[in-house]
Amino acid sequence: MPGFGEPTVHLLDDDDDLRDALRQGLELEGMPVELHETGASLLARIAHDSYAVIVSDIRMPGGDGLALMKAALAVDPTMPVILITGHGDVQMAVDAMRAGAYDFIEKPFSVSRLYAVVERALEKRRLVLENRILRSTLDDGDELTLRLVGRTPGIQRLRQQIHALADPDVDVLVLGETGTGKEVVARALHDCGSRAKGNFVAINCAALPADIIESELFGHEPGAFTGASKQRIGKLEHADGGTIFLDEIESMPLDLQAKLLRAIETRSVERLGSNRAIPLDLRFVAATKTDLAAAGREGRFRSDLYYRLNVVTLTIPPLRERREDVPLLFFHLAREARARFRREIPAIDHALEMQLVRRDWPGNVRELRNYADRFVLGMWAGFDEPGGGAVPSSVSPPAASSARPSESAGSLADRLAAYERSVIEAELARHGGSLKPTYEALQISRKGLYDKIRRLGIESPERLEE
Ligand SMILES: Nc1ncnc2c1ncn2[C@@H]1O[C@H](COP(=O)(O)OP(=O)(O)OP(=O)(O)O)[C@@H](O)[C@H]1O
Repeated sequence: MPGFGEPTVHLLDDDDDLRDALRQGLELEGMPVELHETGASLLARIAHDSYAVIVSDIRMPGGDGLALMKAALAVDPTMPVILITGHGDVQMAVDAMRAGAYDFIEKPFSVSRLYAVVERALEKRRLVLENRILRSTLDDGDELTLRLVGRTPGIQRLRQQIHALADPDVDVLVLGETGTGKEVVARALHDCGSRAKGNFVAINCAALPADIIESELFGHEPGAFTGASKQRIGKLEHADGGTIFLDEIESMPLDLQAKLLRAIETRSVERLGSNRAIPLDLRFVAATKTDLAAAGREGRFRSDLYYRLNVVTLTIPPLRERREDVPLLFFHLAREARARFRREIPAIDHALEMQLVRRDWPGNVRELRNYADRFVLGMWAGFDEPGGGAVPSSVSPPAASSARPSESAGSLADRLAAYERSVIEAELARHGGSLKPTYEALQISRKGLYDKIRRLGIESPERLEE
């Protein structure tokens, strides 16, 4: 899967000087650029990584820009190709546009003109990628893949199991650590099957006090206990015709476990204060993050209920066992956050993606979702625990400098220069040597940053090196 960072600008021109000047101009704007002397090398590159924009001269001694463009569009018809035409070469420009060029630019041109065209093309490329990733999660237009996002084998298997279990009326036990998506799976089971017309009723057994769970689940008749003035229909009855989801089933009090087992086996419920059994047609889906067998051995969970629930189980792997899903999920959750908060998604660069993948995510998708929300709200200043360290460029405050002005020796001018230098170096390091986010964060112009880099003798960031 391509990264979500910047697409690469592939530049092909037979004029060495022009090529280098263009590269420097675009790199100063923070665009990743790769130079090519031949169309063949360019095509070989994009065959492996088509997350790219092409800028090519149309007339070259060793090749033809139009032919190159056609070959590139054969690799990926959505690839933006910008062709450089000779002055007054109107017919050539028209032909290029007809043949599918994204735009053309007439010689002589300024770097800023090229930058403007490439910037638009990059934007288009990003959008195409976004849509492609989302569509690819759909796997043949399947609704479930948009809800249960992930492409790792564990998640693909889970989706197949959900489809397979959607209609047979079996009860299901969902296993997974906190925040892995157990409720998502339970809802998917409900929505994919014929019970979708009925209610999906969820109850978290850990969230309610023991004495309340009973009447919540089973309902009660008036006068069943002190304070029960009216009849109350319980969650099990509400779920009649649909699905009851019993989350954190391990927290169910032992005496209620026996009553629940009876309800499961007899498919009926007795409200508190009544002996009348009300027949139910519902599916039980229970979920737990603990080892119920061990809880059974320790006397905390009834073994008979465990065996009854454990007939069909679905296991959701934790995020640390499916790290490849993390960028996709983060992107999906950020898009959800964008819709919820009506904010744009800041750029997700490669460095951030790597940090997301490396993290263990003890709170799983729920924790990832919190970070995606904060990221979109511009309120993420790094991971919570010490050493976590991801600091998305667009939301981070300027780096605290290691060299404070008072620590450097010499004149006021020297000390200020040392301080300025350390601030810029820290900011450059924070952005992986990329200039654009650096001068934006420092709120100075591109030229201003470039001048300071030269004046202060700051080591050229990698991207500026020849
Ligand atoms: N594969 C997934 N794709 C998209 N969103 C997901 C996925 N898995 C989980 N989520 C989202 O993560 C959050 C937590 O999911 P959910 O509440 O289902 O977890 P859980 O395992 O039931 O949590 P708990 O253990 O606390 O009961 C929800 O916002 C859910 O929409």
